[in-house]
Amino acid sequence: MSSDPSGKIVEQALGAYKKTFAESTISDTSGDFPRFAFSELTLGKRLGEGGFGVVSEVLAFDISAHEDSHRPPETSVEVETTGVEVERKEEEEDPDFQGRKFIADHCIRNDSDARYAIKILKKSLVDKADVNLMVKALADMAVETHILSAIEHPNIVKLRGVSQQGRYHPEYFIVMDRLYDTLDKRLKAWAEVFPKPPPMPKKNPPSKRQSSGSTRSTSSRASKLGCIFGRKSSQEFDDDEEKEEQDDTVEMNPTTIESSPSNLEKKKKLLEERLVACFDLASAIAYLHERNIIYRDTKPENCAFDVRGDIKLFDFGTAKELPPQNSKRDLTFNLTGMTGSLPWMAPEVAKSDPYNHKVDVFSFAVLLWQIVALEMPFKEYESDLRLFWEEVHNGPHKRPEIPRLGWPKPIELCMRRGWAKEPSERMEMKQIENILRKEIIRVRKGDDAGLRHDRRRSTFVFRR
Ligand SMILES: Nc1ncnc2c1ncn2[C@@H]1O[C@H](COP(=O)(O)OP(=O)(O)OP(=O)(O)O)[C@@H](O)[C@H]1O
Ligand SMILES: [Mg+2]
Repeated sequence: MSSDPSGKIVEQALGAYKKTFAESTISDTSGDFPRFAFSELTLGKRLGEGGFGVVSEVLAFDISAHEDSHRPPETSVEVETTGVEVERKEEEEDPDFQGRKFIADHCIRNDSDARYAIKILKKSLVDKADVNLMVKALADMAVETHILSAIEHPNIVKLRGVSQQGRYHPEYFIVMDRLYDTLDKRLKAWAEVFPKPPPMPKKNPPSKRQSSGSTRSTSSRASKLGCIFGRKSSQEFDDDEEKEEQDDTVEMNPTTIESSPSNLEKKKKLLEERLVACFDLASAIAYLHERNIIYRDTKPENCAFDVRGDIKLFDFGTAKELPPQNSKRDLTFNLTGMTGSLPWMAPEVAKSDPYNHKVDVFSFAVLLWQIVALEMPFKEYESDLRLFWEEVHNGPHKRPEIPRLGWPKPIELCMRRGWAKEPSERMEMKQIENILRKEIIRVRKGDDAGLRHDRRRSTFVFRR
C-alpha cells in the first residue's frame, strides 16, 4: 500500500461518513484512544477478511523506536531533576504515552496469545483502485471508528487504539480485542454435538401448516428440536426428565442415543449456552437502539466469542445513527436499501423502502431461530433467489419453520413478533432481551448470575 487515495475519493468518503452522522448526538472520541504507526506493529495470524477489511492479530507494538515522535512539546519542569528524571516524568504524565505503553505491555496474554487485532483495508481493494469501492470502504472504516469509540457494552467488541494515519489513508487501521470463533463456526460445532438423525419414514401425509409465516420445509432439524428444547416445551423438558428418558427407549427412535442422563445434562448446558448468546446479542442491540444506532447487519459472521467465551458483536461499518426525531418510535427513514445479508435482511431493507431500528429486530428474530434450530435460515431457497423474493419478501411472507410441537412459547413469541412483516408489529429489542433473560433464569431454575450487563465485569479501556 503506498499512495494516498485521491482527493476526490477522500472527499466522497468524508461525505458518506458525514451523512451517517448527519445530526449526531454520539461523539466521536477516537482522538482519545492510543495511536500507533503501522510500522510499529508486528502482525501475526490473519484472522479473517470481509468485503473490505482484513483482520490480523498483533504480536507486538514496538513503541520504543517511535517514542520521540509521540512526546509532547517540552514542558518546563520546575523541580531540580536530572535529564533522565525529566524525561521519565514527562512520559509518566503523557496520557498518549501511557495508553500506548499499556497496549504494548498487554498485547500478549499468558506468554502466547495475542490480545489485540487490527482491521485494515484489504490490499487487493486498495490496489484495484475502484473509486466507488474505495469510497465505501473508507467511509465504512470511518463510521466503524466513530461508533466503536462512542459505545461501551460487554457484548460489543472494544476499540483499543487507532492508526496515526488519517482516517482516509489506505493504511488506516483500528485496534480492537482479538476474538476467537465466529458464531457461524460455533453454530456448526453446536450442531455436531447432537448430529441430525437420519430422516424418519413418513407414516402420515404432512398435516396442514400450523401457523402463518412458516416455510415449505418440514424435514429439518427444527422439526425434531424437541431434542434440544425439550420435546413439548422446555418447561416440560425440565419437569419430565425421568419420563423423557423412559420415552426415549422406544426402538429405532433416533433420540435414544441422545437422551442418556449424561446427554440430557449436555443438552441442557448447550441450551443454556445458546440462550445466553442470544440474550447477550439482544442486549447489545437493545443498547445500540437506546442510543439511536441501528446495526443493520446482524448475522452469525458478525458475532464472535472472546477468550472468556462471551459473545461480541463486531463489524460496525454499516451501522447508522438515526436522526434524533426517531424518539417518536416507528417513524421510518429513507436509508440505504440492500444493506446487510439476504437471509437476515428485513423485507423493507431488501425492497429499499424507508425503514428504522426494527430492521435489526427482524434480523435478530431470524438469527434467534437459527441458534435454536441449528439450521441455516431459508436454506431451501439457496438455489432459487427468485423464489425467495417471491415467497419471503413478497406474497405469503414465509418465515423459518417453528416445529409443530413447539418451542417455549416466549421464544416463539420473540421469533413471530420479531420477524412480523409490519415493522410496527415487531417487538422492541429491549422486550426481547427481557424475555430471553427470564427464559434463561427458568432453564437455570432461578439462577440469574451474570445476566445484568450493567453489573458485569468489563475490561479496562485506556483513554485519555
Ligand atoms: N476482533 C476480531 N478478532 C478476530 N477476528 C476478527 C475480528 N474482527 C473481525 N474478525 C474476522 O475478520 C472477518 C472480517 O471482519 P469484518 O466483518 O469486520 O470485515 P468487513 O470487511 O467489514 O466485513 P463485511 O464484508 O462483513 O462488511 C470477520 O468475519 C472475522 O472472521
Ligand atoms: Mg463482516
